[in-house]
Amino acid sequence: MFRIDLSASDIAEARALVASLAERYRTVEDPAFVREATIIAHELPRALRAGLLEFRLTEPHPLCVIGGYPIDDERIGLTPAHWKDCGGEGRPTLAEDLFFYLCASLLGDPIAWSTQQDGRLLHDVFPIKEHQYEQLGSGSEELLTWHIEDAFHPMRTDYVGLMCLRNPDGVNTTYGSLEGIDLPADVVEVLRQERFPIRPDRSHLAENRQNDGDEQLRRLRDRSYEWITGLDANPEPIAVLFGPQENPYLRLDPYFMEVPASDPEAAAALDTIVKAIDANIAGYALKPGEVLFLDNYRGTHGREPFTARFDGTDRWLTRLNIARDLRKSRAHRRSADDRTIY
Ligand SMILES: NC(=[NH2+])NCCC[C@H](N)C(=O)O
Ligand SMILES: O=C(O)CCC(=O)C(=O)O
Ligand SMILES: [Fe+2]
Repeated sequence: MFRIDLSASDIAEARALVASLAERYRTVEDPAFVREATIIAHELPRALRAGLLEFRLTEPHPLCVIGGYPIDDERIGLTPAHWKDCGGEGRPTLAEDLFFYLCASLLGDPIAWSTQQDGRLLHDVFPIKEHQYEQLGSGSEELLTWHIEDAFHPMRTDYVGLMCLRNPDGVNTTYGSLEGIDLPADVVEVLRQERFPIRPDRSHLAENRQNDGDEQLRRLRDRSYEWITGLDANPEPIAVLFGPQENPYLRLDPYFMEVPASDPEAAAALDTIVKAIDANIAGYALKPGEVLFLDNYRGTHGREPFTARFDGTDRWLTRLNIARDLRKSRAHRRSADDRTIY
């Protein structure tokens, strides 16, 4: 993987920046911070900025890990029980949230989904008791099968950012890609065609809907949920591979894909790529303070199963979705600078 390890002076610089910001902003969701973040991010240490620039421009690997940011395990408090209890102002993780958001701002602009975690930009990923056996980031007992994040969605993120706040049992995030794999040309040809119906994953379905806020918001969300429910009933066929001839980009979440029996050629091609990626799966256990950026065009990811305790000591990550070009989703956002996709 591509690593950026912060030096002692980088860490001191980053912490001083974050400390001064924590006096001005109470949450990374503050529209003033969201607006300024791109500028403020240029006050991060130069080596960090240079590393992220290289990762973004040269696509050296599907994963980039930034190591060295310190976390005071006591100060961040207990791992919450549900994301609905811990968003917005008053988070004990404000410093970590700010650092993470600034790093993300060097890759693009964070986006929010109206259909996920109450439309927040910063998501929490920890085990939730009712989701123990679900194919959700908040699951635990089941292997979270590898996927391209929000693969079903035409406006899916360019990068998934994960910041580790705690991971006491060293649970692995899994990752896979086509690196070093030579798929037969006829298989690639089929995978580049829109023959692979995909359903939305459960994290976007109305069953996980929470607060609605105002009336306009409610209507817009209704529209999003309607579209997603429709897609769940009537999945749209997508192409699994796209972009460059060599090293093509990926779009798949096999758990939510089923090729109709009427297209055995497509079924066989999907099977071939799934087996190839399966054979190439690796794992990495994030350490507290590490930030992971996954190139959501280049690599798939998932999570190994684990047994949660639900006593405030469980694994806790935060998550950001980052777009390189906000305009791709402009028709689904309320204004040019609004970050929420409906
Ligand atoms: N193969 C899968 N399990 N896909 C769904 C991934 C989980 C989803 N992104 C979430 O936020 O919870
Ligand atoms: O928990 C992890 O390491 C990955 C979680 C994930 O893939 C997700 O939340 O979409
Ligand atoms: Fe994911």
